[in-house]
Amino acid sequence: MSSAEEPLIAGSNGSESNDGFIEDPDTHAVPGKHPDDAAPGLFIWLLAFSAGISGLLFGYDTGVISATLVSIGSSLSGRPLSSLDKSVVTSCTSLFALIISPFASILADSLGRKRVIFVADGLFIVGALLQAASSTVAIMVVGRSIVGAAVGAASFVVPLYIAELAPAAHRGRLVTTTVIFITLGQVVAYIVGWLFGEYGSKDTAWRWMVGLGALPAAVQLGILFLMPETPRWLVRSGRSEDARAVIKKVSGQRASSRSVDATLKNIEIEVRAEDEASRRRARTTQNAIRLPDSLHELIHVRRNRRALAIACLLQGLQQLCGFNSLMYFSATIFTMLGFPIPTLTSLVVAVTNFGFTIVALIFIDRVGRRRILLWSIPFMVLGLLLAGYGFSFIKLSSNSDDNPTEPSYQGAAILILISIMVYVAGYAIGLGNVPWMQSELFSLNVRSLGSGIATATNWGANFVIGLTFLLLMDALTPTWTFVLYAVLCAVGYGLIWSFYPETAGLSLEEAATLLEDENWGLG
Ligand SMILES: O[C@H]1[C@H](O)[C@@H](O)[C@H](O)[C@@H](O)[C@H]1O
Repeated sequence: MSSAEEPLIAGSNGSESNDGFIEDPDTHAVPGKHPDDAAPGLFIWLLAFSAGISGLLFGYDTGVISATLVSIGSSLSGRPLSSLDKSVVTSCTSLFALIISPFASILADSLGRKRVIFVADGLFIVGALLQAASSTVAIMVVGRSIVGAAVGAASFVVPLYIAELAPAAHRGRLVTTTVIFITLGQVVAYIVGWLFGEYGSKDTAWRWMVGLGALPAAVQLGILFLMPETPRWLVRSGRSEDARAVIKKVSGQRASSRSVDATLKNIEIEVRAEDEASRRRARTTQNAIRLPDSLHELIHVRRNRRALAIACLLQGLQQLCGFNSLMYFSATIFTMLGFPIPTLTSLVVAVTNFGFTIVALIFIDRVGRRRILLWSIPFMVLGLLLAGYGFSFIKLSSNSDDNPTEPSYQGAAILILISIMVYVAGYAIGLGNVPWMQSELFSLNVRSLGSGIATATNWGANFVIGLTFLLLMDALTPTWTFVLYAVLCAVGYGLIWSFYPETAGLSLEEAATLLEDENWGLG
């Protein structure tokens, strides 16, 4: 199995995944725990479908804002949206995803995984409907924040739920498909935005766009009624017999009762070991200042520290390169440029991102993570600089609804469109994907914490980009905003070139040895 498809390992307790992607708590920790030969039955399809919906929701809710912002007009608070309004409405979602995700792990342990997914789906529905019904900017911000909380909770709990339920043989594929579903969700959001924007009523179109986000969440709620709680959580709650019934159901017809027993036994052993470890930790924690074990190990063990630095570097760069400025504001940009159907033009951003994500996932193992980044980032820099150059011919203001495109500007507008496509293709091939393969950098005992911190870096940088893009466009001009992103990409290129070793094709142990290397850049 290639390393991107290789089931990833969860955190020290073998279950926590904080990076929005599915990890495998079993394959390395307790080999052969699941009956790998089970054919994918209806249950696995439901599981895959459910995983896909959470990716779609993530993508839909982040993508739909692009068309929404250009369709709202003056329907909120009786005035056109200012750049600050647009920035806050957009970025509050990532801020709340960032704030909520750590609490999701606590709730998932106490309430159970399924209940937290119920809650997240409920929040998705309430947030979507509140946005659809909102009459002021403030209510819209509350609705978007509720959806952000749902994204934060779901992106933690759904992968964890699936990792604990899916038989090992099917789990790896779910890792790689999540990012495809996110980008597909963004395409769907853009198509919905275009269709409602073009053919819907002017007053209600944007309300439908945001309100429709409730639909996939409602479908996922329906599927959840057919799904069980995870065996691991049931064992933890002292319900081993219920756990056995679930394992039997998951393992399919062909699984013998011996293998079901073996699976249950393994989970019980693991849960006991976790309890024992946390009791030991509690006993050895003599004073309050002492860092929790895994945090201590993450910071003080050189290879863990290096792994964390690389994971945070890649996740930060994934956002600071500015891609989501386009994802959130492409319709605003293309309106400013005078394209007749901006929501249709902006579909190229989402479709290029989706298409090249698929290309990336086909080739990434053959080409290698480091190499694919070093090949693709120069295209991003080129695209950004060309777009900046194109903007230098156009005088516009992001506040104005009617930036006329004089005929002489049309060449520049087309140049910007093509440059943006080059940039997005470069992004989707490398930075859009590679950072999410972060788990393979960390050793088992710090994997959950390390992935969690790197993911928080992603949400934090996402928030900064969403909040500042339009303000930078106003303050610096579009040309210099794009040049700034190009500089950030170029700096990122240098850092990756210096510090990120190739891990593709290496076993986890070999990757770890590489990070131990004395001669390697980070201290
Ligand atoms: O990997 C995903 C993908 O690239 C999305 O298109 C982007 O919006 C997300 O921020 C990113 O995490």
